[in-house]
Amino acid sequence: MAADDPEKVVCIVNPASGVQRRRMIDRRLAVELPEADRWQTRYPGHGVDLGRQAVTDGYRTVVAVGGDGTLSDVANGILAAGGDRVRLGYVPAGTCNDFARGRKPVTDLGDLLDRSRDRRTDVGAVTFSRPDGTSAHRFFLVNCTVGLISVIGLRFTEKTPVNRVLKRINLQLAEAASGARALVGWKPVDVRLELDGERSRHRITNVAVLKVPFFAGGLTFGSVEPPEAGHLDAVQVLGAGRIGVLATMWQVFRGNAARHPAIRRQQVQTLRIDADTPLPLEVDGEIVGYTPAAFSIHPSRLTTVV
Ligand SMILES: Nc1ncnc2c1ncn2[C@@H]1O[C@H](COP(=O)(O)OP(=O)(O)OP(=O)(O)O)[C@@H](O)[C@H]1O
Repeated sequence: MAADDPEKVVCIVNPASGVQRRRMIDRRLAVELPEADRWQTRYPGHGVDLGRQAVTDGYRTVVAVGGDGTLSDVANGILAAGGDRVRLGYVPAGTCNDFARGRKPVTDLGDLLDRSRDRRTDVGAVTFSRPDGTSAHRFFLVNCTVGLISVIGLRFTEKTPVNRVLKRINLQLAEAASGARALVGWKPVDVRLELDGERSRHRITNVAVLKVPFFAGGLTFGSVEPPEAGHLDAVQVLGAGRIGVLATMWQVFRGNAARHPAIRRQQVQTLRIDADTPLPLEVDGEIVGYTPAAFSIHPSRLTTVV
């Protein structure tokens, strides 16, 4: 393809995503998107470097092939390189694929080149602490969590043989097993919150900051609607004893979390969370650092196609 070809396309494929569909995805890319160049990520976070490289090399459409973590890595690379005008395509080939839920992914990957499918997409941003105490910044497209769910996420994303087997058998079973392990020794935590500048203190089980309504492979906090344009959905799960947490988790697993008394939802443009003991922060399915964390939203910052 010529360097400034308007249809110059590259697929960035994470071979470590998902649990079983690798060869099928490779075949589909070769047959349905033969004009696209194909790059593979070689290590965690490599998608960020390749996303940046794709912008530098003049690609107009960059297709992330993998899970939410791969999409997030590639989006971060594109945005870091100032590629706001690049189209970001997504082929859901990961474990959870929550970004694509509620959107109708193309049946023929060639349709990712159809500009009538483009959608201007808000991008979340979070500033947080690295383990060494320095500050870091990341964009997100799916969600962030602080609290019990980030601890469960830590367990769920561990690439252990038991996790792999459980995920192959049933995603919900794997989540339930990770939840049970995380719950052992869990206590509610006191946090300081700032929602659109308004400060409050709460004892919480979890705080989620959602760009899409789904997490952990299609679970919801009772709504399948995304936040309004230019907003984030801040969902607090208030603190409770282990039995109370189990009861809430059970309702979430069953899809019955709407109007649950322990769940509070508010649409915000900014949110800050801090705790005396730093809590792990999960961003788009990966643990990236710790609180304090400050979230904001960049309206219509990217064009995505699914
Ligand atoms: N070659 C690689 N080997 C190991 N890890 C990789 C490699 N390339 C990328 N990664 C990392 O793998 C992580 C998980 O990828 P991804 O999220 O796409 O898959 P998943 O966890 O199966 O899907 P989902 O996030 O939808 O559950 C990402 O954080 C990414 O940085």
